[in-house]
Amino acid sequence: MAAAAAAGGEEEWKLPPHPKIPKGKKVTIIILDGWGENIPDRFNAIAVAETPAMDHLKTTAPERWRLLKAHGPAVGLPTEDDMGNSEVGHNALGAGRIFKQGAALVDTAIETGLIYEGEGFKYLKEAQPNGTLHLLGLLSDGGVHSRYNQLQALLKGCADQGFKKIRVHVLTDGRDVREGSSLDYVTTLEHDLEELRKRGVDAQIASGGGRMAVTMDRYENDWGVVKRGWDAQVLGEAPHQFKSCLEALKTLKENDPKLNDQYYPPFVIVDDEGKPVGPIVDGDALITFNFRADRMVMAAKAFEFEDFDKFDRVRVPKIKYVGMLEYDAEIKLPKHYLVAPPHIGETSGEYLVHNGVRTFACSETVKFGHVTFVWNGNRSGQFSETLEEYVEIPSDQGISFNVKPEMKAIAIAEKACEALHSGKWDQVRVNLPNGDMVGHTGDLDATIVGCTVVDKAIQLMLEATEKVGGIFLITADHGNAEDMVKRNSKTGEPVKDKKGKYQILTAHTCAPVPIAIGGPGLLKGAQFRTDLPTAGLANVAATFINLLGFEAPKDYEPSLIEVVE
Ligand SMILES: O=C(O)[C@@H](CO)OP(=O)(O)O
Ligand SMILES: [Mn+2]
Ligand SMILES: [Mn+2]
Repeated sequence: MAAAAAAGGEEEWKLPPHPKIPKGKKVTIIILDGWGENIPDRFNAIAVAETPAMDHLKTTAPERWRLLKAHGPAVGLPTEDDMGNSEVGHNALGAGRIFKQGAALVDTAIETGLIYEGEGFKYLKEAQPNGTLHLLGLLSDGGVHSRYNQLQALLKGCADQGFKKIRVHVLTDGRDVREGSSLDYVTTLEHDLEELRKRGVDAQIASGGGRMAVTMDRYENDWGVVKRGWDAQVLGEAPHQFKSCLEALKTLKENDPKLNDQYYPPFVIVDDEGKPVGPIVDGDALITFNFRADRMVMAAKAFEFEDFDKFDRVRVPKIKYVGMLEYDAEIKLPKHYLVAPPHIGETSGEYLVHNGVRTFACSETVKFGHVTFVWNGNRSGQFSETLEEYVEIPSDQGISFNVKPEMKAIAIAEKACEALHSGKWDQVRVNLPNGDMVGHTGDLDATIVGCTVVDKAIQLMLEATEKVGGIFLITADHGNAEDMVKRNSKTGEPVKDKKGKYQILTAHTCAPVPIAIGGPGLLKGAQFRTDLPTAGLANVAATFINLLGFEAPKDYEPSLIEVVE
């Protein structure tokens, strides 16, 4: 039992040998980020792209190819309408179980009111009666990093709890929700703030910017993004000043029609005298209201660390800072939070090091943490310095990935091939980002190029796996590139906007994802079971643990494979 393993000694971590599958075969695990299965029309970038390697797997070995659920409750999200995402997807892949995720945990904490009773909120209230409460996060209904109804509930709840002055620092989305929808969200927010003002609360938007340009960088790809946020939110400094957020969004887009919600530059809201209405100062309180970790870790460090050398903070306000969730349980960041995150322990990585399995993991910066930190249950670092090596290939910086849709897929594959040939590793695990990262730009042609390159990278790794007599397992964390257009939910027909242009879909989807296994090291009779029709990403960990020659921990979701004689 995994729980026993955590409590007990080394023996508890030992996994019995698989009754049929031998140990010692190298296993290549390839995660295709944002690669779902969908009808093959012209908005399906994967279907349009040349993908001979993936097509071959699907058509030549149907008993070793199937689909998996990668959205909604299958990955711990509240409802079937919740699209998948990298965090919940990689958590499920690495941990082999389904955990109620941040989105759901926050919903419950708000519904029960417990969010206001925990240590986090009490800490926040120490800023009363004089401190301003700041709320910083993604203005979105995507449910990937945040959800608007949670912000709405918090605004009201914080006013009920006695905060008299509230400032909101908005990050516009356009990645998980429709491009251009920031105007709608800000309009709704202004209305909600007006309601608070009627109750005598001084409530305003204080600053803003697009999520990809301001604050929400991840895996230390570009600290400049976090600095731009800091300057606007804390120092009240930005290249643009406006009287209102709506004016900011409209004017900036008028001046640069190519600008999209994801990339709004930072701006500060100022009063009639031109003074910023809400810089964060000593004595204030701050909630970062995103529940998802990866894109809040860097900002949380800037707000919380005394020793910090990533950029000059100029002024470090003494504030009561809480995260919606704890973003990194290993380093306890931030120290105070409103809702406890799911405890994702006893992950496959931890089991495997206890069983002597040597693992090499690699991706480029923008997805590096997905196959390491997130795979390991949002835990920093390695389980073993000697049995594991994590290699990060630097991502291109400061560009939108449609400009270079090849990204580092081939370099990642080459590193994996080297690792396979070195003989030093039993498990070689990579994430290929293109389907997702280019898919998020909404640029169909570029996404097609990205998917073509992914298939070439797959081919390289399949050949290396072949040469070393290994086994491969290819799957994805959620859909994205397989659908690049908004569709009528009833008919499935692509939707056009008022100008007659197809409405681009930059977001993830609820599509299932493929999984394929094979390679010369795989036993002849090994194939997918047919009695698990609703299996999802959480069934993958037991599967690769089997392929490495072990039985999976008993509390893991069942393995997808059987060995027929
Ligand atoms: O870019 C991100 O932060 C999300 C979308 O909001 O994508 P992914 O879950 O694939 O990382
Ligand atoms: Mn992803
Ligand atoms: Mn994504």
